[in-house]
Amino acid sequence: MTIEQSPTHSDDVRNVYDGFGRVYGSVWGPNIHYGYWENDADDSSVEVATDRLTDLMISGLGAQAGQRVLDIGCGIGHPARRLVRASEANVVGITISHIQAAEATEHTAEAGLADRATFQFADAMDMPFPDASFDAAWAFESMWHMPDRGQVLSETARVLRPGGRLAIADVIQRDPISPEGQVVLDHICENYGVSSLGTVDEYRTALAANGFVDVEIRDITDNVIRTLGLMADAFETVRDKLADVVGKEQADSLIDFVRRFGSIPESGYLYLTAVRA
Ligand SMILES: C[S@@+](CC[C@H](N)C(=O)[O-])C[C@H]1O[C@@H](n2cnc3c(N)ncnc32)[C@H](O)[C@@H]1O
Repeated sequence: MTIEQSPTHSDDVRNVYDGFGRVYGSVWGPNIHYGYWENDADDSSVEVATDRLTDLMISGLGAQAGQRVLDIGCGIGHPARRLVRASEANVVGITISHIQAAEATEHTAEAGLADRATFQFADAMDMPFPDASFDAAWAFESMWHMPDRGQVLSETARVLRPGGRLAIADVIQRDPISPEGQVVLDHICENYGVSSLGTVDEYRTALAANGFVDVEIRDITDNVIRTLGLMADAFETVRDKLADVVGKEQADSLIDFVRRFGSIPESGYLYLTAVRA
């Protein structure tokens, strides 16, 4: 089922991650995703909070030792390595960036986990894997980049065995959309390789249409939204370095829009688990 079609191509996503990806890593760390804070009083560091969101995904996935897990949109493999250590599962990670796949492979070899986690360039819209070849799968903050989330869910259902678990963490939009919110959402989509932002309702419909059952969806916006202000602050500290990579105008607008994205009520975040029927 098609949720949203968009002209965004994998090249746009690749350019984003291969472009300012290194600057991003130097200020945010190896987790290319939001952090999770228990409540307003929780003053955990970015490192702790981003790992905590990974731990939520690990517990939702419930992978067992020896199982084969697909990591859809693996970044540089930091969440996958944490999953391998926590569950003793084996992970195959895919990313649309050749640079990320190489870095993930290198870091994983350095960590002594090369026999447990492998990474490759592949498009989640058209996965190079046989039917029913994985026991579980997660898409960790990668779905907002996909031109067609329904197509990715269809591919995921195909490569998962019946009974296989799925976990997704994704940036979403919440209704109603104000004119100001629309400006911010449009900017994020047009500039950062984001195809479109999903909604809770879209996910429910698309999961059901692709044969997923036992769907549990949590809106965890309140726990993660602090991320964007902190990320804007972090980018401020390397504004000149960022400008060297993307140009001054783009660097200024990135910092401005990341901060605005964190303050509009339309900006949301979802965590879900489901089972392939
Ligand atoms: C926000 S990053 C998340 C990375 C990683 N999951 C993490 O949490 O550290 C989004 C990831 O999705 C990947 N991605 C985007 N579109 C993709 C596609 N069509 N196929 C495979 N990976 C894709 C990007 O290359 C990137 O690795």
